Amino acid sequence: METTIKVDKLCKSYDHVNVVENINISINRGDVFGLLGANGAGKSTTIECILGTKKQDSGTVSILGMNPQKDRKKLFEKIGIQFQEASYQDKIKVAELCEVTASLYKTSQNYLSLLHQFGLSDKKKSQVSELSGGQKQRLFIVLALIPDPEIVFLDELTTGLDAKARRDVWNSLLALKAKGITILLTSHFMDEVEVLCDKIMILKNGKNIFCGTVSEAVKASPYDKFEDAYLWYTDELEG
Ligand SMILES: Nc1ncnc2c1ncn2[C@@H]1O[C@H](COP(=O)(O)OP(=O)(O)OP(=O)(O)O)[C@@H](O)[C@H]1O
Repeated sequence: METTIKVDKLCKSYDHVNVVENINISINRGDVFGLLGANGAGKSTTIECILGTKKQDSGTVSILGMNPQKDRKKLFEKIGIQFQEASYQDKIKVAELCEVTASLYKTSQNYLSLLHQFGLSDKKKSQVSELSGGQKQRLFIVLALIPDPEIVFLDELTTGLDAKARRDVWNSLLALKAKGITILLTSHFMDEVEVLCDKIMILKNGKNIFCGTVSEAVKASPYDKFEDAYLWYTDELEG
């Protein structure tokens, strides 16, 4: 099984406070890996260090055998990133933004079929600023998929989406997975983690407190339900 993302002993601190501590991650091609943890646990910092947009204090990262800091240009063609808050030109239309994004890559997917797949066909001519929060979120996933990537990074996957849109996004991701695309996601929703993730890591204060499958996480806890187990791991269970 090919390893697409390998992280070894990753550490990052801000003002002498460790926010990512000695994290090891190994993700196989075609797997969906979920990075979990409470607000401030270190998920985004870990992802940014993996992507090379933040520099770690120590440790190594390899994506598709490349160093994300040194091989930035080459990697850019092969990975898709869903941004949480992206700043776009105020009046740009959905189709224009997709076209601009596609033009950044040597090869790209047909964005019209992606817009259709994510229920945004009728928004092609709308300004991005006029979209609802959930529509924007779906558009950001479309943008991440335009380069036809081998790996997709999705930070807070379905935050802000309604129930139907969440299910649609899950189905689209399962279809990507079936195509052999590797997905690294963060999520605060344990139902979607259960549906999507082959493997999870739960972070607490920057430390790995569990890594394995959802069913292994449940088995190693005193609970039967994954959400209860997750809250137990993160010490957020009340009562
Ligand atoms: N640029 C920065 N300077 C100082 N501290 C930072 C910086 N960026 C992040 N932090 C701190 O690092 C810790 C981890 O933040 P991070 O954004 O990685 O958490 P997260 O798990 O992604 O949280 P959330 O679920 O809220 O997105 C937090 O305590 C945060 O305040």
